[in-house]
Amino acid sequence: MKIALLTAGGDCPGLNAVIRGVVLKGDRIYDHEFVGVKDGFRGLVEDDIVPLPRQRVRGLSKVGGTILGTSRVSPLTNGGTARVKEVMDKHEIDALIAIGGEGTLTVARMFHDDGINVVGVPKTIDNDLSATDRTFGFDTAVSVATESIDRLRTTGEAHSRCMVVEVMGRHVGWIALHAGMASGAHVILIPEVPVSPEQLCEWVQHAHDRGRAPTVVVAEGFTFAGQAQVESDQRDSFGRPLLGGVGDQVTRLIEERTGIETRNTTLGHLQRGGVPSSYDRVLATRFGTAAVDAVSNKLWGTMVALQGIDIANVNLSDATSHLKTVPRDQWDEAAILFG
Ligand SMILES: Nc1ncnc2c1ncn2[C@@H]1O[C@H](COP(=O)(O)OP(=O)(O)OP(=O)(O)O)[C@@H](O)[C@H]1O
Ligand SMILES: O=P(O)(O)OC[C@H]1O[C@](O)(CO)[C@@H](O)[C@@H]1O
Ligand SMILES: [Mg+2]
Repeated sequence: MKIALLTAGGDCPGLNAVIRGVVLKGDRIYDHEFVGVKDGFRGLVEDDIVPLPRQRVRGLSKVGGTILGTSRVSPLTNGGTARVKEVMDKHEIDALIAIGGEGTLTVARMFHDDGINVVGVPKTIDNDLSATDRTFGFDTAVSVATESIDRLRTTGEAHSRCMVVEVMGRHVGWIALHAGMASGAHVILIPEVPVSPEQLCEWVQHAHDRGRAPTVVVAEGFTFAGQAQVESDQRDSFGRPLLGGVGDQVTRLIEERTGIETRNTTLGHLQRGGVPSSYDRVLATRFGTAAVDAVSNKLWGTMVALQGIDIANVNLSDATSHLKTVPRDQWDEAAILFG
């Protein structure tokens, strides 16, 4: 078989490990031929497709970013599935492996509905995809955020300041919850649980009164009870507002209401760059080898997923039907230690 691979949406540590896993197993076990699609769906509609021989994926499991490039270009407004089929036919491509988040996998599901042979691989640092217990990239993002919060704590303590740390996650609080718990934060604010300014300041004051430098981890999608999400004026190429800015809002509020000197750090894309953690390298490699098995078994319209410690195949529709949010009881477990 001739198989095309693409990576779409935001990049994520572990993308190259997936590509390596697919190509190495596909070459050794099935004798498949591989090509890479450049920059996500852009390459698929603009016919930017390159050979992907075994030698090209050597040593890739520890390399951040994606050797294929990525973008948020939509195939549907650039020729649609008719154009995609035309390009695939031209290159005699039998199947597509789409590595991406909920947007990419939604498009993959639409391709499948239109008769394109496609298998999905779930990536995102946000860990917000249903039907898989974990997405690769999440563990690395949590590790980077945890190390950063640990570092911010010592400077906060030296100056008796409150330190606010804004982390990514889009509309869910997985990164904030895990990095906050790992670093022993005094408050964790996530989109799933609206908290009032009064409650936040009570926790901060309590930690301060105990002689600690209060550490507040806030997910970029958090909103105070009854308030709108903080968005930047910038839009991504898909027209959606970029999140970010809530860390500054929380910082100003704490300083105004408590008088405690407070500083914000927004970690931003540091959480997505650099080498993947060993956990993500293993998960991404397993996803890659399972994806090439799924293609070889013609499990079209499915996605590889982690269920417990096993890799499974689930329908793309199950993976994209709703966001996997943080359950309230998991935040409650952490909140016992706030303040
Ligand atoms: N509902 C949709 N209908 C049509 N195209 C979509 C849809 N959602 C996403 N896309 C397209 O899919 C691609 C990837 O989507 P998106 O930018 O949301 O990234 P993602 O795969 O969800 O990863 P991330 O975790 O970075 O959000 C883009 O090219 C976008 O144009
Ligand atoms: O890279 P961009 O387009 O700024 O997008 C940032 C968004 O992508 C993610 O990093 C991954 O979905 C989110 O956490 C964040 O909101
Ligand atoms: Mg998305």
